[in-house]
Amino acid sequence: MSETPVETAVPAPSSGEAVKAAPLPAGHPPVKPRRIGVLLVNLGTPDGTGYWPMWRYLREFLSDPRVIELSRAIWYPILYGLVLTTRPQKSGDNYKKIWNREKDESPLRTYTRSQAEKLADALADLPEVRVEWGMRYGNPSTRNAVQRLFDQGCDRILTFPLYPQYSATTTATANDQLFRALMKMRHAPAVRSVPPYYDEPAYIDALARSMTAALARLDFEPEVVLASYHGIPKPYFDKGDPYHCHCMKTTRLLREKLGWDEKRLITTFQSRFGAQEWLQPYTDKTVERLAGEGVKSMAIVNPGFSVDCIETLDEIGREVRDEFLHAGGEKFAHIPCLNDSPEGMEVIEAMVRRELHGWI
Ligand SMILES: C=CC1=C(C)c2cc3[nH]c(cc4nc(cc5[nH]c(cc1n2)c(C)c5CCC(=O)O)C(CCC(=O)O)=C4C)c(C)c3C=C
Ligand SMILES: [Fe+2]
Ligand SMILES: [Fe+2]
Repeated sequence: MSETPVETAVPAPSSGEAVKAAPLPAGHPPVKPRRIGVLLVNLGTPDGTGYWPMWRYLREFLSDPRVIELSRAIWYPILYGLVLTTRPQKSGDNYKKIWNREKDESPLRTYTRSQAEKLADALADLPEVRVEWGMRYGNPSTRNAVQRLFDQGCDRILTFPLYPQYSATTTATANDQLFRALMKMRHAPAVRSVPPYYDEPAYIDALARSMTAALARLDFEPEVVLASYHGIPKPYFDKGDPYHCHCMKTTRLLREKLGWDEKRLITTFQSRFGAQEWLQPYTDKTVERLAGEGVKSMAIVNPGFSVDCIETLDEIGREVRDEFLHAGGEKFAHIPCLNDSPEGMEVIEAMVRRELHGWI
């Protein structure tokens, strides 16, 4: 077998040479142009609000040993016997309240798609780059997204788990899933992963600008703002997950940027699941306590969520709002996530361009 003339057939994009393919030997498998894929990865979301789409989504999510660390012998009877018999209905009813009816999908999917489309536009000056998006759980799957990039000739993939703060329950499992997809491929692309960006000046700056603009649109000035992050079980933190530290640092930097003190911007943790202790202070308990202490106006921002989703729109925007108002609060606002806003896209683009160094 003669040597495969790949380097003459397809010059590396970084070489600056004009792409002029030399003829391949007869019978040689096709050689694609060498491109670079950028893959935006988010958590995932159900395909519908009915019982079975919710069941499939929750089963995949809650079967992940990165998310639930209990032994399978203990967890599976609880998952199949209890959680998956009740939660699909209850969560499905909540998803109905925030569903994007126009597109018949959840906001998380709408925003993630839009982020990918806007990023592709922003990177139009890099013709060798292709952008795709995928989910850790559900659709579009990470595997399909990787395949789409490969089919376009990407032999290098920059994957971007869209979580500012690292957690094994989110970032690590997104990367696991990417490598699971590569395990099935003969010609597996080289991979880089965008690191957590909880203290990146571009991210802190974008959050501060987006918060300032959202607060300026309100007809009141909140006495307190909560920076509410998704929680994780406390034992995960005790065993070394750095998520809590990342969240605390994001809030501190945000406070410094805004020039606020510790009473004005408070870190809390939301979205508990199951009976064990999660990271504290809890968002709901803090809201009740503050209302009990006489706080009448409050806003909540969710710096740990790159896009609005069930946990921000329904849990904060409806449940926690109601709790605050019932406990004596009078004015409440939920500050939108960065989403596909110009500020949000600046962060994504800045991180991607930085991490592409050396490839372009
Ligand atoms: C033990 C269970 C869970 C852990 C640990 C967990 C960590 C975690 N999750 C996010 C971000 C999101 N979670 C979302 C939904 C969601 N999360 C859990 C459970 C755990 N999350 C469940 C069961 C659900 C589904 C909704 C429900 O039934 O209540 C979402 C929203 C998805 C959407 O479709 O809108 C996001 C985003 C982070 C950042 C995190 C740890 C840091
Ligand atoms: Fe979650
Ligand atoms: Fe810490």
